[in-house]
Formats: sequence, structure tokens, C-alpha cells
Amino acid sequence: MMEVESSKLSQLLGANADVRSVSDYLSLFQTFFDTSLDNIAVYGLAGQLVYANAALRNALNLKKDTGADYVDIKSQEAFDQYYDALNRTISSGEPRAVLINFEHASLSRVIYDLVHFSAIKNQQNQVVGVIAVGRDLDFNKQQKNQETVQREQYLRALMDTFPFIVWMKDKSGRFMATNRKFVEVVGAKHYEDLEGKTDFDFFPTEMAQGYACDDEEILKTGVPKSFNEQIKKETGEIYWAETYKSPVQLDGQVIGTVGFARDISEKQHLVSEVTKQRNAYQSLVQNLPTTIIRYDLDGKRIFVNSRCFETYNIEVPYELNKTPLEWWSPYIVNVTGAEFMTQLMEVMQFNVQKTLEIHSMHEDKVAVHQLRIVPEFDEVHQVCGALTIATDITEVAEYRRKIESMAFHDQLTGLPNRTLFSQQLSVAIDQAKTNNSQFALIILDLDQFKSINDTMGHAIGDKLLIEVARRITNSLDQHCTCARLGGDEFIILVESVPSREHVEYVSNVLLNQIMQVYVIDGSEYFISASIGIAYFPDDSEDMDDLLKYADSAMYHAKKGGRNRYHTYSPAITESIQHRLNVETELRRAIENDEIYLEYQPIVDMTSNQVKGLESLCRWHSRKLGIVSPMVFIQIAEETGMIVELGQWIMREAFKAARLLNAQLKHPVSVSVNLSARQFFEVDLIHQVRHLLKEQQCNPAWIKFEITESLLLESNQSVLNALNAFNDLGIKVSLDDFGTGQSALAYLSKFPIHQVKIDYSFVKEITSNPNDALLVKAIIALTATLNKELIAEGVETSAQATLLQSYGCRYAQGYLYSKPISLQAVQQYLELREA
Ligand SMILES: Nc1nc2c(ncn2[C@@H]2O[C@H](COP(=O)(O)OP(=O)(O)OP(=O)(O)O)[C@@H](O)[C@H]2O)c(=O)[nH]1
Repeated sequence: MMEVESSKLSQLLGANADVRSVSDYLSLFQTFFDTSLDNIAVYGLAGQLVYANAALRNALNLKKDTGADYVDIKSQEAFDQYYDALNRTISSGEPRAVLINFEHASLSRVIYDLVHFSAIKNQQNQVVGVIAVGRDLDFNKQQKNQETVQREQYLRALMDTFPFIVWMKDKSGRFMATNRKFVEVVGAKHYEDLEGKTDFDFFPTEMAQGYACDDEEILKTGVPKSFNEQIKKETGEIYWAETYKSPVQLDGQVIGTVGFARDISEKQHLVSEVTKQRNAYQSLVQNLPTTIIRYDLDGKRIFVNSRCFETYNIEVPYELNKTPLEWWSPYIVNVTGAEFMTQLMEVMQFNVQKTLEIHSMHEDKVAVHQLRIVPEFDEVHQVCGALTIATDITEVAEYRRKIESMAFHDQLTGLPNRTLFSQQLSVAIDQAKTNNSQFALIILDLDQFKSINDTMGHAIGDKLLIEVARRITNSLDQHCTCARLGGDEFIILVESVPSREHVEYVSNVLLNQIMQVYVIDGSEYFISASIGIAYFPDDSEDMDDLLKYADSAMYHAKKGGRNRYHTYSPAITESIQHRLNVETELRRAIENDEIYLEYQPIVDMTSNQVKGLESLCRWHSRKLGIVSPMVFIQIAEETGMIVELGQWIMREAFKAARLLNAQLKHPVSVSVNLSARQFFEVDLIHQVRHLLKEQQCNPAWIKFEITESLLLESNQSVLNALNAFNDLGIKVSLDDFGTGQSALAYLSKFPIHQVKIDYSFVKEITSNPNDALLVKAIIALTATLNKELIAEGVETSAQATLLQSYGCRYAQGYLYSKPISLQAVQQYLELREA
């Protein structure tokens, strides 16, 4: 066929062509034509197909021997188009290009060819044929399609491996494209299932509505948007997604929206966990009853919990990013910002912890906080700041203050107590030494306060003490400090003493104030005080000595009659020293056999007969000589030695009573003085019984003398003892009658047989009509009560006569006999008996 066609072609190319060169050309053209991808056909002037290249033959499936002379065009329209163009080129010689839609019967596809018809002209420029070059556009497209498909596949692979869900929607919200993840999320099978559908087809209405709103907004604004939102999976699972949505443009036109969403549930979970933890931590930190402030390395506050504002009653907010130097709470009164800054920096510099006490004052209220400053560390354990944690210890501090106050103050009067006063006194001594000044120490002790307590009760006593404290404090100026030493004893430090007269003036003011009437619970009371004064440095520079000296002076004031002041002098120390010596010697007096008894006869004035004897204790000290009973009995009373002494006296007196009465026809009684202490400090009844037995003494020979003060106690044990004596047959005599309250009620209430009129009344009986009247009245009264009466201290016969005339039968005194020894008594009685 090649030869046939090439001969036809050579015919077309001209008869006079050089054969050799023509054949060369033909070979060249044939090679070119047959390797061309374009379909090439050559037509003669009659429109007959002269030549078809390999591509065309292949396209039209032309067999070599079919002899087809036209292009097999199925569609009439295309056929007409083709041949019209061919014929026009033949007739005009003008080239022409036509796009023709071939639908070849043997091919399953439609072929679009762009066919170029060009005239073949000879040397004379005459058209001899037409060459038609058709380019299979469909082939090109196919090739292009292949590339596009591949590119699409790449894109899809890219989209599907993207860890996001991806979608593209048109302006009305219809899905145009999605990735596999999106398909999965909505539970579809294929991409195609989503085409033309909207969010409303896959998501709950509310959610879809939200998505639509977002899309609308993006389309409207043209601005991309990214946010976190919730997406519901087809499985019902709702998860958090981080979404990015943007408008999509094509050829400068917004055609819809595109979106990417990433599942951030895990991240969100983590974030919400962290948030939860942070909230919990914050709630803890904010609600802790402690104030927390965090500082950076420069000392700037970087965190302050809300407690800081409540505490310290602070309205001014703590200023963040400022150091304590730059801002410091105006309410903190005990630490300055600079001081605190120093502490803070030390904590961070030396990696130590510190504890401070912060006092803040607001509206007269002081809040106390215990503040700990601790360093804070970073991940590599370097100090990166500091934390202060303050706990409110106001209540604790208040308790501490109260405890301290209790330790240093008297609870009843609120005055400083001995401990605090000692400190104040010590300071005063130091200052006075430095300033070369003097001060006075005043000790004030209430007189007979015990009797107030005893008669009016402790509660009244307390109220009185409170009032006394108030009066003392009010009487003093700012240079004086007052304290209660205990009991009814107060002490006053008078500093800046211009003169002793000033101190004496102060003492008189105090005595005067204390003497004023006290109205307590509607009743009136009177009391006085005794004051002792000692001076620094004149009397001593030593605190203990000063206290001792003021006390000694006060004791002297008491001894001097009370309700007065006494200034210390060395003579007082001497007398005290003497008393101390007496006391020391007295302790050994019994065992040293220095104590003995004397007996003073009690006489029946009518017959001059000795009716009884009063035993009187005497002491002849080897060291001190004769010591007056007035002195040593009082010391024995004060020191409690009277109990031992009293027992010794009883034993001696009982022995004497036995000895005397053993030989007498008319028995005499021996009186023994009993001290109140014996009633209270020993089992007196038992002791008496024991001694009576021991000394084989008849109780009828014994009389006990007691004083009114014992009866004042109104004590049941006293009554029991007196009743017991009565039961034993021991008579009781009331001594010193007239000197105390002389309440006749005692005489009927207690088993008392005898009353002794005190010698002080008897002494003046002949010269003082009042005393005479008094004695007369007492005698009459005791007679009425059927009590025996003895007049003490009868020294003259005039007194004796008068007493007798009043009806007094018994007397005791120098008129009859001084106290004498047992031996002398024995002789005296023997004489009488004889
Ligand atoms: N009501 C009351 N009495 C107290 C208190 N403390 C001590 N007393 C009593 O105060 C009295 C002190 O008595 P003293 O100072 O020893 O003796 P006084 O009766 O005052 O006699 P003189 O001091 O010698 O004048 C005692 O009876 C104590 O029991 C107290 O707090 N309240």
C-alpha cells in the first residue's frame, strides 16, 4: 500500500519532478507522517483519499486492503462539516480549520478533532490536492485528564492523610468536597454520599445551625475564623475540635467556604484538667485562712491572694509588681517596708526561712499575723523567688497577752503583781544609779483586814481590796508605780522624789484616802492602813534590802498603833534583829529548860482564901536573860511556837495541880491560858485528855482561860472543844473581858463559867467614875447570867473594897500576890492549911 500511495502522492507532487529527489522526499515525508501523532490525510481534487498516515489508519481502523477512500464519519453533521471544509479548500486553495465531532462506529468514544485543511499546490500554484491534518483533541484531553486524575489522587491522598477533617461547601452550605476523615465523622460510606448535602443532614439541628451561622459570617465578612467548637460524631460521641474556616475563591469569586477541624478532645481534656486543677488550687489558695504573697527575685509582688485584703482590714489593694520598698501597707505598724525587704532578700540570698510577727492596726484594732518567708525554687532547684504565708494569730496573741498579763498582774485589782513590780523596781534602781537620783518605796498594808474578811466574808473583802487599789492609783501621779504584793499589801514606787516631805505627803494622802468610808452592797465599811517607807540610796541600793526595810518600817507603823506611816531607820533593823534573836532562842527554850511557870493566886476577897491560881509562863534565857512574856508569847503566837509551848504549859500546869491538890483539903484550881492556834492546829481535846491522864490530874482542878477573839471565830470546832471541856469537868474562863467586843451573847452561847474583868478597868476604878460604872455594869450582868467574876490587876485595898461593894467576890493582883513559883505556892498553901 505504501508504494501505491506513494505513487499517488508522487502524482500529486508533479510529473516533472526529479525522481531521485522526489523519492527521497517521499521517504522523508512518509517517515514523518507515519510517526506523527496527528491524523494526516491527503485528498485529490475530486476529494478522494489519496493517503492516510499510520495514526489515521490506526484511528479509523483502516485495513491496507479495504481501499477506503473517505474518512468514515458516522454523524452526518460531522461528515458534512468535514467535506464542506475539504471542498472549500480544494476550490479556494485557502487553508481551513474545523472542529469536528467524530463518532466512529468502531470506536466506543467520541473523537473531537481539530482538522486543518491545507491546499497542496504545484509549482504553478495550482491546487492539486488537500492535506488534512487532524489532531485528536480527545487524545490530548485524555492525556490531560490522566494528569488531572493523578493530581486529584495526590490531593485526595494528601487530604485523607491530613490529621484534620476537611470540607468545602458552596455558598448555600452544600458539601462540594470532603476528606475521608470527614466522611467517617458523619458516618457516610463514600465521598459522593456527601455531595449536595448540608450539615443539617448529619448533625443535630442546633449544631448544624451553629455551623451555618459561622459559614454565613465568614461569607459575609470574607475573614477567616478559627475557634474551638463541639462536633457530634455519627456515633453520638461529642468531641472538641479546633476549627478553621475560610471563604474559598475561584477566579476572584467567593464560591463557598472551606474548613479544617482537628480533634482536640485530648488536648481539651488536658486543658480542662489543668484548668480544673488550677481552679482547685486557686480556690484553695484564695480561700485559705492564710495570706499568701509571692515575690520575684527583685522582691516584687507577683501574686497576692484575696485573703490579703480581708486580713489587716485592708481596703487598699496590695500593689502587684511593686516591692515592699515601693509599696507597703499603711496599716502595718511594727515593721517598715524597708525592714521587710531586707528580710525578704536575705531569705532569697541565703536560702533560709524566716518567721516574723506582723502587727497591723485598723480602727483601733490590732491584728497579729505570724508571717513565714520561704524561698521558692525553679526546676533546677535555683531560688526563683519567695513566698510569704501569714497566719492570723490575733486570738493566740491575745491569749498570750492575757497569760503574760496574768503572770505580771494581780487578777483581782488589775495592778502589777510582785513579779512585774520587781522588774520595774530593778529598772528604777538602774536609772537612779545612772541619774544619781533617789526614790522611795512605800509598802502599805491594811489594818486588821483579816477581821473584815472574817466578819463580812471574802467577797466583801475582795470588793474592798479593789476599791483600795482604785483609791491608791487615783492618789498617785505619773511618777508613782503601784503594785499589789499579795493579800492586803500594796507597794508604791515613788520616783523623782524632791524631798522626804513629798513622800510623807503622799503617804498621808494615801492613809487619808483609805480611811474614807467604803459603801459596798449598800453597807458602809471603814478601814485604815499602815505604811512603811524606805529610800534609795539612803537606806540601801539593793532591791531586796529596800523591800525588807520598807516592810520593817510598815511593821513598826503597825506596832506603833496602825493607821500611820513609819520611815525606815537602822534602829528598826536592830529591833527586828533582836526579835529574830528572841525567836531563835525561843525555839530552843523548852529543850534548854529555860521556860518555867509562875502562879498568881486568885483570892476570895470575902475570906482572903486562895481559890485558884493562874499559871503564867516565864522565860529565863541563858543568852538574853529574862524575856518579857509580852514579847515572847507574841512571837510564839506569830510563829506558831505557841502550840508546842501551850502543850508544855498544860503539862506543867496539870502536874502542878496534881502536886498542889494532893496535899490540900480545899482544892485549888489551876488556870491555863489557851491560844486560838491550839484550838485550830492540834486536836486539843485529845491532847487535853491525854495530858490529864498522863499527869493523873483531876479535870476539876483545871480552868482554861480563853480570850474573846477566839469566840469571835464562831467556829464549830471551838464550840465542840468548849463543850468537850465542859463534859470533862474543866471550867472555862473568859479573859480580858471588856477589851474586845464584850458581846454578852457569847456568854450564853458558849459554856463559860467565869469572866475576868481586864486589869485596865480595875486600875482606874477608884479614880475614873466611867470605869467604875463599866465595872459595876459588868459585875451586875455576869451575876445575872450566873457567871463567876474575877477582877484582874487589883493592887489596892480601895479597889478591893469597891469591887466587893459592887458584888465582885474574886480578885487577882499584887494586893494579894505577885506570880510566884510553884514552891512558893506550896509553902503559901501549906501555911494556909495549917
Ligand atoms: N478578801 C480577800 N482577802 C485576802 C486576799 N488575800 C489575802 N487576804 C486576807 O487578808 C488578810 C491579811 O491579813 P494580815 O495582813 O495578815 O493581817 P491583818 O488582819 O490585816 O492585820 P494587820 O496586818 O496586822 O493589821 C488575811 O486574812 C488573808 O486571808 C484576797 O485576795 N481577798
